[in-house]
Amino acid sequence: MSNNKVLILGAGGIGGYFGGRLAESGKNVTFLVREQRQKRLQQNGLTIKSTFGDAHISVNTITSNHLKDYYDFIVIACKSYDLESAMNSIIPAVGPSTTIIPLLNGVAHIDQLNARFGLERVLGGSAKIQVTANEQGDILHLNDWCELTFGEQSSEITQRVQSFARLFEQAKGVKIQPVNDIMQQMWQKLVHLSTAAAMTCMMRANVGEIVRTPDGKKQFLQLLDKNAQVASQNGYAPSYSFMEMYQGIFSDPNSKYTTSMLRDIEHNNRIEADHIVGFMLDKSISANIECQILQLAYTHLKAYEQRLLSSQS
Ligand SMILES: NC(=O)C1=CN([C@@H]2O[C@H](COP(=O)(O)OP(=O)(O)OC[C@H]3O[C@@H](n4cnc5c(N)ncnc54)[C@H](OP(=O)(O)O)[C@@H]3O)[C@@H](O)[C@H]2O)C=CC1
Ligand SMILES: CC(C)(CO)C(=O)C(=O)O
Repeated sequence: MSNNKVLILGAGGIGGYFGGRLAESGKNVTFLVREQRQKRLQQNGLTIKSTFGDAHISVNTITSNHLKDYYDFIVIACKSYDLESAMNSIIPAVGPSTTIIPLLNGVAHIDQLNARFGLERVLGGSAKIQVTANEQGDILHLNDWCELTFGEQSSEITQRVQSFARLFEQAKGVKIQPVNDIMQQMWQKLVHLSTAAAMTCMMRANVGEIVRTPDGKKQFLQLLDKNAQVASQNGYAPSYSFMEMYQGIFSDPNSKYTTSMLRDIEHNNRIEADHIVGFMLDKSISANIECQILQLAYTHLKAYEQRLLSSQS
């Protein structure tokens, strides 16, 4: 059995779920966390509540000031606004043959990681799941999505991609997808998420509630189309089957689908406005694709951030 050492930065929704499932299956996993989270994990362990089976796991944790060994794989599972601090904290753990797998939504972080650690160390990654950490730090898995997609930026299926996939062979509730087109997959996810997040956050409603309004479905499909045009202009035209699937999802009057960005707003948390919707807006402007819904959504999210800031000062 391989004894690859895996470091998971962040024990929130994404890190807690995928790292927890790996630890549950007996793999050599350590969570790189900040002090408060470490205290909680040391006292209470990590709890996952999921349709694929609940788990209560005692996990290894470390804080960045104690890191001294190199790891084979480092999974980055923080929000985009914490990427800089995350990159600083993993430095001692990055050795000559370390592979870094970011699971953040969006795509802009890939360039930041490449610039910092070298393109050859960084895989692309994407998680299709709905998961959240509650006040106690328990990981709540909210539906049955559990896909972890990853691959080389160069598109090869390398040995390290296969080794990372093998690590999850015994993990419960994780569907592993090593791919040879990860940047295409990440852009498609961004088209999906920037549409879903812009609409659910602006309307403070789930997809079905929006679709049941007189113009909701029309606005959803218009935004999906504009975001797809932006991706195409950047060299990542979404596939026909992707568009067909999401046209269906964003037209479903019974859908209860929401986004992690809406959950964050509802809990007065910080959001990834710039990394997701702001990024798409910038790219639409560069490509001369006018999109008022995207502009309005971005202004809405930035206004939420302003209000959050004033409430904290
Ligand atoms: N939740 C979801 O359903 C999905 C989320 N994503 C994406 O995954 C990414 C992570 O999201 P999510 O897991 O929900 O976010 P959470 O806020 O739940 O978790 C992020 C965790 O990162 C930790 N963290 C941040 N900076 C550091 C640092 N320097 N050192 C150690 N730990 C750090 C935070 O620690 P602390 O506890 O100390 O604050 C927090 O626990 C985002 O980009 C999101 O868009 C993608 C698909 C679905
Ligand atoms: C689009 C979705 C739900 C898919 O995992 C997501 O990434 C999010 O809510 O942040």
